[in-house]
Amino acid sequence: MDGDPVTLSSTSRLRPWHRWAFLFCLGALAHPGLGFLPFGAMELAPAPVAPQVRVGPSVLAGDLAMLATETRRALRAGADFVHLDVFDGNWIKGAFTFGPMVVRALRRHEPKAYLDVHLCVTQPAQYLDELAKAGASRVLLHFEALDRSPAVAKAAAQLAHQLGMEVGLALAPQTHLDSDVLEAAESFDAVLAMTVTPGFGGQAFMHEVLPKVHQLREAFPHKSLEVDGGITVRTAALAAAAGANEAVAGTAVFGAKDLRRAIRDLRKSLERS
Ligand SMILES: O=C(CO)[C@@H](O)[C@H](O)COP(=O)(O)O
Repeated sequence: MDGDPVTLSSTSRLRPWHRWAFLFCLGALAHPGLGFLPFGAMELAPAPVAPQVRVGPSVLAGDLAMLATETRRALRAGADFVHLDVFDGNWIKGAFTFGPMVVRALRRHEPKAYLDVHLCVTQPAQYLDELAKAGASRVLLHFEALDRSPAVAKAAAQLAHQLGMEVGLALAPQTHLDSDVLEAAESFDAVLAMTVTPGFGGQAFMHEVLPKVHQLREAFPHKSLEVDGGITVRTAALAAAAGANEAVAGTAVFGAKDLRRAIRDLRKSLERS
């Protein structure tokens, strides 16, 4: 009937070439890449990407002599990634764990795992090449070890990206969010707010870091924001309420009788907030 709204079924009443023209225009309208059409202005803006909630056990709290077994245990229990603390004995005096060779050895056991490598070392950029070859998925570099310089931090982030890794900017609890830190963070995929002084597991969560987590979330609504240190079901909820979407937990996971339940409960805490 004349004046009917045009529907797909009504194309059957069109002449064949009209029908093709109609379908072409409809397809062009739906195609986001065809900017040459006046309808380009109707393209949808990309939806904001909400940072994903993720839980990553810190193997420092597991049996380090059984690194591959502990990693597998955590992944099978539902961990989204595994957090590996690389200490060089220098940046944190006396704290020494392992380096790229061990990351490489672990990668052979876990070809698909997301390996989150936290570098508590002096001059972290010198390890990027080796860590990329070793199979690190993401490296976390301390602002305090990058001369507290946005330029040095940016160069290190660019190098990590060129080498094919994601990169996060790690901040010690005492580091305030000044304009240098905010400028540096722009170049990174993620920010790690340490909620204990880096060095060892089993420390108490530092509540005074929460305002910084909140400021970071306000400054970077779409960046991944990780917290690490003293994370429990309760502190994970506080950190998530402040804006964190990723939690690293050592004792709360490896100290639990039921790893699966521990990881599930931590994830629920992050999701609920
Ligand atoms: O890097 C560190 C400590 O330096 C952390 O990754 C800890 O290993 C976390 O352990 P818990 O505080 O969860 O026991």
